[in-house]
Amino acid sequence: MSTPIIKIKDLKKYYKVLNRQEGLLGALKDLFSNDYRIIKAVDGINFEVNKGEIIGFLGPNGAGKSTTIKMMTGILKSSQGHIDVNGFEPHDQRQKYVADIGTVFGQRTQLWWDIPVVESFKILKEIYKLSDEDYDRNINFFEDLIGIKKFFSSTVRSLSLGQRMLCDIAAAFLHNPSVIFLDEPSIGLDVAIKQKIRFLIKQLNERYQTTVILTSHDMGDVESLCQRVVLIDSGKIIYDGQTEKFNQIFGSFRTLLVNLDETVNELMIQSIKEVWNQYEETEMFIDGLNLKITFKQENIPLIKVLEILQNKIKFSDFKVQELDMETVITRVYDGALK
Ligand SMILES: Nc1ncnc2c1ncn2[C@@H]1O[C@H](COP(=O)(O)OP(=O)(O)OP(=O)(O)O)[C@@H](O)[C@H]1O
Repeated sequence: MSTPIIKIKDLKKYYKVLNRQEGLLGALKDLFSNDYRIIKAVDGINFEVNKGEIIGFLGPNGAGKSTTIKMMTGILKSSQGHIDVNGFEPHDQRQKYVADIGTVFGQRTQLWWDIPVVESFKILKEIYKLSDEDYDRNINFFEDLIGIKKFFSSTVRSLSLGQRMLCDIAAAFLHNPSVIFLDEPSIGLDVAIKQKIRFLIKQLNERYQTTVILTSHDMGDVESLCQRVVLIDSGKIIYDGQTEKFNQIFGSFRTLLVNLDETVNELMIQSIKEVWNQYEETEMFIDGLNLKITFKQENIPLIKVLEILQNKIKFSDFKVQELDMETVITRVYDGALK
């Protein structure tokens, strides 16, 4: 039986926030105000993660993901509850703890902006007191996987977002940490580089048995990397289970966003809705020239959706997306994963 490397019990983070008043006079009154409200950013969550597991930590904006990750990485102190990561209490033992974890935050780099990539790696080698053998072995492995050495002489500033992300991920694994926190690693990247990033994470996880906590709004990341999904909303866990089950329910949903050429009258909207009503789990929203259709590909393929629309209304542009997190959450509350 595998032993948990991360144990989280009844974890809470409440923020006390001043109810601010408007205007200059309001700002002055705020100085003497006692009018506070409590925001329950994380509200009593429990979960365990086994060594080598990759879990997808998901939720809509404001759900409490970042706050949880900040507590797990020791940046924030919890209001209540316990966190144990590989025997460390992250906040109280932060100095020792940071040597045992790696972090990658999609929007920021942990590498030095103005110096060649190789120099950043050498600085990290010194910080983590890596032996020459361990350093060379890891660099050679990164070279085999993604050809990292071709980036070595460039400054981080001059790399593309995708190249920088590959270097950041490799850097996070350089000191063989027990746990890696990856926050939106593929945000803003194109499909080809996303696939490269997923490949790199998977290979590193397999080689080092590193436990990975991944937050992402991209279901493709989750599908290709995570065996397990933890879904959080309003500070509470609302699903903790296999990605496979999650995918069976949500994986084949798509959202079609259409820009209409002209407004559609009520009669026509009703007539399109009647067509959709013949297919299960299909929904349509219309707002001026924007039409949004959510459908399940098993019930009705995209080509059929477009064909129906083309026969009814005029449009020149459309975009297909995976199901957005807000819709996933609504459906979970409606019992989709029961
Ligand atoms: N320092 C803070 N002070 C007050 N409220 C905060 C603070 N940080 C976060 N919050 C609130 O806590 C809640 C959870 O925020 P959090 O950033 O953890 O969500 P998230 O799931 O990471 O969202 P996103 O995907 O948008 O980053 C939100 O309501 C947010 O406004």
